[in-house]
Amino acid sequence: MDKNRNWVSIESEGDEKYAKELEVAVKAVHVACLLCQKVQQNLIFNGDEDSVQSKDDSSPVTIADWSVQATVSWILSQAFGTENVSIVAEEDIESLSKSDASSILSSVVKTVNEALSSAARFGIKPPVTHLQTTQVLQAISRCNSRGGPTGRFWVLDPVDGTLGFVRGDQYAIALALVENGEVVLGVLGCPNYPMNKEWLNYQNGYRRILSSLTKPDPAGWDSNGCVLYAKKGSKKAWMQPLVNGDKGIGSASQIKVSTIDNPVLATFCEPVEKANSSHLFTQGLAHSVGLRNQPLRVYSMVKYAAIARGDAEIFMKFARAGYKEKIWDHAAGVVIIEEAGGIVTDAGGRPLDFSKGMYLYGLDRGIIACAGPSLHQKIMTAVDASWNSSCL
Ligand SMILES: Nc1ncnc2c1ncn2[C@@H]1O[C@H](COP(=O)(O)OS(=O)(=O)O)[C@@H](OP(=O)(O)O)[C@H]1O
Ligand SMILES: [Mg+2]
Ligand SMILES: [Mg+2]
Ligand SMILES: [Mg+2]
Repeated sequence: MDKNRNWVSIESEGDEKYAKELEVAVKAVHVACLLCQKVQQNLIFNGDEDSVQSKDDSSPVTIADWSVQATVSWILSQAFGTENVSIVAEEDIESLSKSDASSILSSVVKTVNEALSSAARFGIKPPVTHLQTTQVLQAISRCNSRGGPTGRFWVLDPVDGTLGFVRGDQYAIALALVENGEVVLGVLGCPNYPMNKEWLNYQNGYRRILSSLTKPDPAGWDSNGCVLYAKKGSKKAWMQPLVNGDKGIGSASQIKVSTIDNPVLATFCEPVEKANSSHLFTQGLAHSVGLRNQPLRVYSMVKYAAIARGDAEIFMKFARAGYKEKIWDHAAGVVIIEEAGGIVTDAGGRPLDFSKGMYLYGLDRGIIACAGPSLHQKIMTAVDASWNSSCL
């Protein structure tokens, strides 16, 4: 079979299961990516700092987070009927509904309407009239599912790596479908992660700092992102270019994990922020396993994308004790890596459990994703050997 294929041909593939869900999810993520690119440009080049707010846990949330959540929620509801759509997502409307948030709320409404108006190029029918504020708030707050072991629900991280987003750096849009506790579809939009990794500066952690550009160049950097997706059990994962303008969706090519299994040649990725994962602990693991390359520190689920595309071999995350990993930070990435040929487990070797609600309950110590079993086993052995003295 041809490695490169058009989007349309995916629908006519033998396995029709989840075909419509995948099609709608991929389109929704493309729309969301373009929305985010616009907001990020505005934030970085026009200094629209009011568009960033701080949540109770001091983490940032922006116009883009709320707007993507509303837009994706609206698109899914239109496609499948509101009563059939259940979504677990990161954001809520609590702070957005406060009286002092009226200006940010009106920016969200404007951003959502702009995104939906331009969605026609992906074959998504826009709303007949512009969505009103209450409709946008409803679309966001409809994403109030708590997940669980039975039935079907979508899992959405509207902007993953919001910190990277506000810094003009990497971020991702992550959408997954979970059925009876299993992730069956995953779509990952990476607006600043070019199809060709050579366009990124590895030494600088794959950073793509927009502020280092002198002016926005929609024709240039805009068109460089990618969207990855996979269907559980298909043993295939795909990547499409993110295209701006009126071109719709470009053709998809199959992606596979790296074949490197020698630690000396392998590269591991991890969160940028030490607060999100212990750099000290992974440094020790890297040393004992014999990893020599400097770690690739990159914001967001772009790390999952890097493993699935074969740009790196290992992803490790060891959060501080007591931190509960959220399902939306992992669902889409896990299925994409697995179908691209890789392995994702907790540090005890068990698959991540998406059936326990909003959190990955029962997670053993941390998350280890690898291109192949040999590296995976080596990392798990190293974790066992050093865990008791780790202070984590
Ligand atoms: N304290 C702590 N420990 C562990 N994890 C945390 C913590 N705080 C936040 N988060 C979650 O991390 C998400 C970003 O993860 P990253 O791997 O991209 O981290 S980093 O930004 O590169 O440092 C980030 O996702 P977003 O909120 O979608 O950006 C959070 O869900
Ligand atoms: Mg996240
Ligand atoms: Mg998020
Ligand atoms: Mg967040």
